[in-house]
Amino acid sequence: MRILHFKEWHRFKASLGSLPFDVLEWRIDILKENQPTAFEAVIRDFQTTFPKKELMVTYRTEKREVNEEEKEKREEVYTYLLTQPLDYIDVECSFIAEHLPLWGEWPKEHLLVSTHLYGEEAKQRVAIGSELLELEPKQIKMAVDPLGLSQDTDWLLLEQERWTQAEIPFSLMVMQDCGKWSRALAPELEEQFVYASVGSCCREEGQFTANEMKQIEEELWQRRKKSKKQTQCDN
Ligand SMILES: O=C1C[C@@](O)(C(=O)O)C[C@@H](O)[C@@H]1O
Repeated sequence: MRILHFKEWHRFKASLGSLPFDVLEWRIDILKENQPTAFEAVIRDFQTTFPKKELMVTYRTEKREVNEEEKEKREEVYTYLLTQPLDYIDVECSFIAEHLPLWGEWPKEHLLVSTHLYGEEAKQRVAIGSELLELEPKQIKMAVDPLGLSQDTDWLLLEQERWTQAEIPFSLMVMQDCGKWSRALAPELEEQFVYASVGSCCREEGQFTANEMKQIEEELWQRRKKSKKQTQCDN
């Protein structure tokens, strides 16, 4: 399943029709105009234009520590999002604790929890995973740093195992350019989600565009076919 990472609806809407994607991730936190009332028209327009695609909304800030005003703003946005017919709402794990009363009423089938792990101690990481697991989200996405955590295979395998046991799809991505391998191999590793960009002008570091991801998938498929043939000939 491919997710298209996306910011400005009116600027990019026209180019979406020809792109391969299943879910559109709309990063409303980055928009200048992020008043809840401004979202509604876009949500409706998306659903009318792409009735077969899913919509994910992400609202988060880069900073873990936020002031009272920002907290209120976030609370207002989440309260609004809860009333909307969305397929996924991506919530960064560090914000969940603050808004727990809100999540209590959350329709869990829409909740995607995310965590970006950089430099946490192993114990802390396991605790974050446990806290998230308790929320029983629809999906979990973990983004890890390219040189540290992605090498900690014991932890990653254990984490993956407990989510699999709970039957909650787990997606892992290694960030930045040197973590690109994790996105390229995502179809092979059967990751539930792989994030791609609309075009090369607006990609996050490490992201392929949606068209590049499609080519990678086709290439992997061809190679698998070739190697199956080869094995049959060898036998
Ligand atoms: O967490 C992620 C992953 C991401 O940062 C990426 O690098 O593909 C893109 C973000 O929009 C998304 O919420």
